[in-house]
Amino acid sequence: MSFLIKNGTVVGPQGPNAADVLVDGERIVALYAPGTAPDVPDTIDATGKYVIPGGVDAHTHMQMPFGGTEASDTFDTGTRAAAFGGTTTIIDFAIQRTGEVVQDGLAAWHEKTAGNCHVDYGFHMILGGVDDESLKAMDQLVATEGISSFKLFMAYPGVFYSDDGQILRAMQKARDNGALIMMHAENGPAIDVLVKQALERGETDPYYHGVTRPQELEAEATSRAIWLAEVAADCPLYIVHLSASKALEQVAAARDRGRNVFAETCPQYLYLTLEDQLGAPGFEGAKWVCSTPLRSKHESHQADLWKGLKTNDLAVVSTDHCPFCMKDQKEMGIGDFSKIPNGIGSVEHRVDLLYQGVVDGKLSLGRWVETVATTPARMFGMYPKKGVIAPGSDADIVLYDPAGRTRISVDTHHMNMDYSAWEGWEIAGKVDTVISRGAVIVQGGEYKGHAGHGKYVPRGLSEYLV
Ligand SMILES: NC(=O)NCCC(=O)O
Ligand SMILES: [Zn+2]
Ligand SMILES: [Zn+2]
Repeated sequence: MSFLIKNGTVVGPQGPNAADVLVDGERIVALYAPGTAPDVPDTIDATGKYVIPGGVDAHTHMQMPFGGTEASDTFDTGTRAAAFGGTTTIIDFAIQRTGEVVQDGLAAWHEKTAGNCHVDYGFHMILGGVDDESLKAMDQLVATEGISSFKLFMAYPGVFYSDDGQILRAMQKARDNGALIMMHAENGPAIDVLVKQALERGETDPYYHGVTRPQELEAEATSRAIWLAEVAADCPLYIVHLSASKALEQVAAARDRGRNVFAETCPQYLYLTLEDQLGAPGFEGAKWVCSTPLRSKHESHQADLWKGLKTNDLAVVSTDHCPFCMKDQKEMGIGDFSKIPNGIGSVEHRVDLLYQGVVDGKLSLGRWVETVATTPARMFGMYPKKGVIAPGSDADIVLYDPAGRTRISVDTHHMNMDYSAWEGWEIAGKVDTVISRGAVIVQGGEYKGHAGHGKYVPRGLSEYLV
């Protein structure tokens, strides 16, 4: 099917531009100056709307086994919710559990996703153990499986944790095969000491999850990862879910030295705080337990993160979507915050939440699109298939209504969660129409897509490797 998106304002990293967009089948075939497009029978009127590339959420955990339970969004519910929010591609984390063959972990993720996704998807691989076998597997995944990024954990000893020697070996391998190392940078063993001491003092509420993960332990691990990457012949490094000023300083300093260091942040760190959310009365704060944790409003984290987005020290905004319900899941940690499964679900709200940066004058329109769509596509080897409105690219397009308003609530969201981390937020802007590979899957709040439309996207190497 062929159709023309008319009268809209196309927004890319370079900014807004009045243009009509011709789609044929699954691809964009041409852009026209207003009034110059050929006549086609089918049109979508985008008057007053921004026409932006479909969002790319490079950090999700659908149905992820974690903390004795499993993330509550399946690939079906989670990718449908993503679509509602203007995200047309996710990159989820396939997991090699400790002791498991890497390829078996990957096969399990293909099984979970096949036929179930509403939008396109790729995988990063979490290495639960770095040894000769998994290092060999990294080569194979890069060469033949379309997986060019590997996540390691300096946190969670005994679960996904890698020690410095293992990290160095994986970085050396990545330097050789062109992969990107993604790092959960928190000093896990030190955090475990603080957690034990807090629990011994009777500090069991969710608030202490944040207190026992101080920003210094994020900064220290970030710095250590950066220096290890330098030792590994400047292996490219991507710090995930960066939350704190001192960690950002480490990234900025490395980048100023010309290093291949990149970082993402997430909406929760831009808006929510240790005191107001994690510190909510009673067990309520469990809704916002995630790692890295929310930071203090009495420090300058949020202002620094917004500035980092502007300067590109923070290149990407992902959600780290890892939802758990309060009932039976978060509740596992009543009386012991360390047993609360870590994660927040926001895959449906990322594009809207970042648009507030434009409304508040903190981000340009171009930078909004760059951080939620274009750079994640480039960073993770999906560009120009994804992340841009250009001839030859997949027709993943969002018509965004700047005059609309979005009210976020558990009563109206589409994620499989029994609460919203953003309950009652009323924000400017609204996703109007979502097109995925040429198919209109959301229009005027109505769902028109189906499970199985989303396809696996094998990825190439990051464009940012040098
Ligand atoms: N971030 C979080 O709290 N849960 C998901 C797992 C991870 O990304 O570390
Ligand atoms: Zn993590
Ligand atoms: Zn994560």
